[in-house]
Amino acid sequence: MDYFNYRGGELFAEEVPTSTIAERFGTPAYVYSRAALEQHYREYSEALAERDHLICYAVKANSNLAVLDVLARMGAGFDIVSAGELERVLRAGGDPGKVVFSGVGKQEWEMRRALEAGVRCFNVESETELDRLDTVAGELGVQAPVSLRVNPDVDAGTHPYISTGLKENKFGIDITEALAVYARAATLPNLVVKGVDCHIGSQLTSVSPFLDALDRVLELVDALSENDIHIEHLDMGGGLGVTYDDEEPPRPADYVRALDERIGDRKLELILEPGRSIAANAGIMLTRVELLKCTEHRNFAIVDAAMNDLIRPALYSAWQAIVPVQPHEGAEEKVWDLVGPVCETGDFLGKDRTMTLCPGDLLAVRSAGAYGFVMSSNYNTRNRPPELMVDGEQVHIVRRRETIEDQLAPENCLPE
Ligand SMILES: Cc1ncc(COP(=O)(O)O)c(C=O)c1O
Ligand SMILES: N[C@@H](CCCC[NH3+])C(=O)O
Repeated sequence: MDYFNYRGGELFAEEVPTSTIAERFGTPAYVYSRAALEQHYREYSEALAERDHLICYAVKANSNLAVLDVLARMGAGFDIVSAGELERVLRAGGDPGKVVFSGVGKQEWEMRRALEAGVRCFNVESETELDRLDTVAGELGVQAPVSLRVNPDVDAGTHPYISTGLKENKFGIDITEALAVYARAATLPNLVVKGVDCHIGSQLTSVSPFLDALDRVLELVDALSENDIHIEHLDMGGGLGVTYDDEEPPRPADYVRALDERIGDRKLELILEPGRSIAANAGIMLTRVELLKCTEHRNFAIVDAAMNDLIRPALYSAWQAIVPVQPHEGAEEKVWDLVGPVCETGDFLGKDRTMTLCPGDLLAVRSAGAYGFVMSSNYNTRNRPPELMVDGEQVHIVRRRETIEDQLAPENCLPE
């Protein structure tokens, strides 16, 4: 179900016309739908209802406090990659006992903070990290719960920058070495082995790479059990893709069913870390056409959002749908490059888009709820856009538009 729908010739966010949102709050602006977030989370929780499970939403996809709050209220756990993300989860009322801590470069102070908060598990990505965690836990006089993130050497069939499960990627412990590393982990006094973890990449549109990875991980789980190392949970990471264009990724229900069949009657709690599949299609970014510039070679529509607001097109040549908020019926179409005001040739939101455009038109970039605002920056000293949450007929500011005063705050400025 799509919570951003056309009604009476205009794009709505739930019950609110998006032109009203743009007039009230200005552009560019991120707009999230609470109902969509809830629906996407529910698809996972219903699919997993029959088995012992924990859904740890990947905070990196969209770490807005209001988004975390919606998911925490539904019982979600969280996958974090920094102490900063942990603080966000705690501020939003998330349960630290449902937090898993991923990432290749956890610093000692971050480990300490996570141990003090009582996170559910550390997903450890190297032997050196294992030693570091053992030392930090020992200093605090506690035992750290750990999973090893294994790298199963599986091709996720996604963009090379967002593939993580190949031997040449920096992530995880080579699965062929995992047995030995688990044996060592079991001897370290301040660690308790709890689980096994893997995450092979993002925006996967088929289940087969997940199943290839799972087969290899289950082989490891069985071998560990023969060696008297008993694994309580299996964390398959995130990665389920979404429809940006014409992709048809599996629904959570189909994905979970396929995993379930392979896991069989092994007594394992299943942890998943979905990010994009919960947040991407729960958000849009509104932008307004500033100027049209037609040359002999290209037609440029210069809009008020840029690569600093949404970097996915520039960074990965990612394609996101860009639609008019109030389409001009029957008017002449042209092929446009939709570009921002930043001084980079790579500053575009979309290329070769056939549409009718006039100066002042409002546009919506779809599927912008994940890896959108979180990857924004102040490049070209642009102020970051606001984030708004629609809830039925209400629109809440869940992060205000940045101002130049924020950027020029005294502590950011001149030396004494
Ligand atoms: C360890 C880990 N878990 C979960 C995710 C979330 O992935 P996605 O947003 O594709 O579901 C990521 C990002 O790829 C990740 O690195
Ligand atoms: N930032 C990426 C996804 C990275 C996933 C995190 N490991 C994107 O926008 O598609």
